[in-house]
Amino acid sequence: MASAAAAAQCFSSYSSFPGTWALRQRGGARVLQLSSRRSFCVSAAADGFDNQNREYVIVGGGNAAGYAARTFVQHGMADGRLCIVSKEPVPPYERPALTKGYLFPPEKKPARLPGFHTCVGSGGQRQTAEWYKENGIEVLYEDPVVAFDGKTQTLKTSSGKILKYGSLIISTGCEASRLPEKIGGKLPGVHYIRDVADADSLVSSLGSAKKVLVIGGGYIGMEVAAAACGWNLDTTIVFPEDHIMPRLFTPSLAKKYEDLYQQNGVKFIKGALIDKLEAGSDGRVSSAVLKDGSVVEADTAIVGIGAKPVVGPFEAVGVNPEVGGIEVDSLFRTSVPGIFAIGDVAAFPLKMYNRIARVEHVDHARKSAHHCVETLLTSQTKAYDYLPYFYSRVFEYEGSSRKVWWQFYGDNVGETVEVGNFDPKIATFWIDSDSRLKGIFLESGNSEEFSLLPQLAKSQPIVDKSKLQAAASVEDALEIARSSLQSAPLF
Ligand SMILES: Cc1cc2nc3c(=O)[nH]c(=O)nc-3n(C[C@H](O)[C@H](O)[C@H](O)COP(=O)(O)OP(=O)(O)OC[C@H]3O[C@@H](n4cnc5c(N)ncnc54)[C@H](O)[C@@H]3O)c2cc1C
Ligand SMILES: NC(=O)c1ccc[n+]([C@@H]2O[C@H](COP(=O)([O-])OP(=O)(O)OC[C@H]3O[C@@H](n4cnc5c(N)ncnc54)[C@H](O)[C@@H]3O)[C@@H](O)[C@H]2O)c1
Ligand SMILES: O=C1O[C@H]([C@@H](O)CO)C(O)=C1O
Repeated sequence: MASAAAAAQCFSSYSSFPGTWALRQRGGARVLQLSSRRSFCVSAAADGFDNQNREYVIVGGGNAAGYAARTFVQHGMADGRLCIVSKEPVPPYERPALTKGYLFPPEKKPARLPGFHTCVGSGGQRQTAEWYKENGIEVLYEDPVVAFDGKTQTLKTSSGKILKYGSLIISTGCEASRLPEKIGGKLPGVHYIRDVADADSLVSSLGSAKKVLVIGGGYIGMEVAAAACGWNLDTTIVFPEDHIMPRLFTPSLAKKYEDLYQQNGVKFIKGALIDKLEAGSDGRVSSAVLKDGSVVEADTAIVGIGAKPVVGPFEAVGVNPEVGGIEVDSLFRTSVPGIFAIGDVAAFPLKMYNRIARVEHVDHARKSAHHCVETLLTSQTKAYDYLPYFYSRVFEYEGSSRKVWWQFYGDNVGETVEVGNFDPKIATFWIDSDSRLKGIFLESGNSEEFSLLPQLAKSQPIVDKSKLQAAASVEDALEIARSSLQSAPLF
């Protein structure tokens, strides 16, 4: 059904926020009271719907927006009511693919859109541009929101559109941290990777690259360095810490992966910072000078030095001073009634660890989107109770000598016990001072083994550390952990 027509027809009583309700009406200019503090102005045009008024507006057309749209559709509340304002030229897609299948070399069947629109990453329907049209969802492409006025409940887009919203969901995600322009951070051949345009630009550089420098030893660094091996490129990775993935991996776990990368020809420069990136005579990056004065030649550089939440232009809604991002409660409500935030940008109560967190991973983007829209559209008041889940997969391309894939659930706090030799399995258990299992990492598990991980991390059973240390194999260690699940009272 077309958006405007649907909006003209479907007005009826509904509840859109716990404890509030509104009378929705046909035609004529109306102000609808959604709660004592929140109103939604409908100044209807001749067809009964003024296109300047949107009932639900999602700002940001990324991973979380795609999953939020699905929940609106599931509740029959999308048609003619939902608008997504996107900076990108395509509908929401599964962003993780950009440093995985997207970077396969041309002969190894790289992933391309429309193949990985949400929600295929979790086994759901592929929501193409047609899907949004068929479901009456208005999507404004390449028109980012540049200004926000909470008093008048309006947004201004870069093309000058003024959009009035009833309820607003902020899902602006993160942006890549950049090296300053004055040290060469914007030179041709220097890449950042956050969206499809970035990935296309990188692919075109990889096509003619010889020497690749990967800056940063986190998720992007590890995934892109592995991808560069698939293109048979001379690859060096440089980062300030003494091992890769410092936010999650133990030094010993990191060493296993570093050895594998080295077997694939990747060179590591640890404990080093970039002083500047220099251009050759063609203006393109040609080398990096490190702080110790040494020089690394490179015709292509990929910078993965972290991400920052995109809070502008919504700072007034309330930014968390510790973790950044828009602060929300356990129902994704900001301090402003009718305004919500989800995904990477949301600073939310991580209930099980009793702290405010931002989680920059896709599982949370998906789940927070669903939880928020359920809150908005139904009388749900159940607090979001998230169990952190991170994963990666590298060397997946056809012909790779060794694929790796790992999952981590929980919190990486306390002492660790590592079991296995990475042949191919390895597991790390994080155990706190009360002997509770807090976090668990597994490489190359099968589906049954991986499905045990969230049960363990959620229940946090008391485990016998010495038994785990003595385990003869990863399988045995998982069995020991599984048996502790049965003997220990669940949280
Ligand atoms: C290359 C890459 C690989 C990743 N791989 C993994 C992985 O393997 N596993 C994992 O768990 N997580 C991974 N992640 C993280 C995961 O993709 C994010 O957690 C997830 O995309 C967050 O969803 P989001 O909707 O909050 O933000 P995003 O998906 O980033 O979407 C935000 C959207 O908002 C848009 N936007 C920003 N400002 C405005 C504005 N003012 N107006 C309109 N639109 C705006 C942006 O352009 C973007 O389209 C990866 C991230 C990247 C960048
Ligand atoms: N599998 C996944 O979950 C996955 C994959 C790719 C990207 N992502 C997401 O994308 C975002 C960006 O990833 P990322 O890898 O850039 O961030 P990250 O935080 O994982 O890693 C950043 C790394 O940059 C390095 N670093 C920091 N400052 C530096 C500097 N000045 N010079 C050189 N190196 C420096 C450090 O080695 C650090 O580990 C994150 O939100 C991440 O969660 C997730
Ligand atoms: O969650 C994910 O979604 C994409 C891809 O599976 C979509 O096809 C990807 O690479 C992930 O890790």
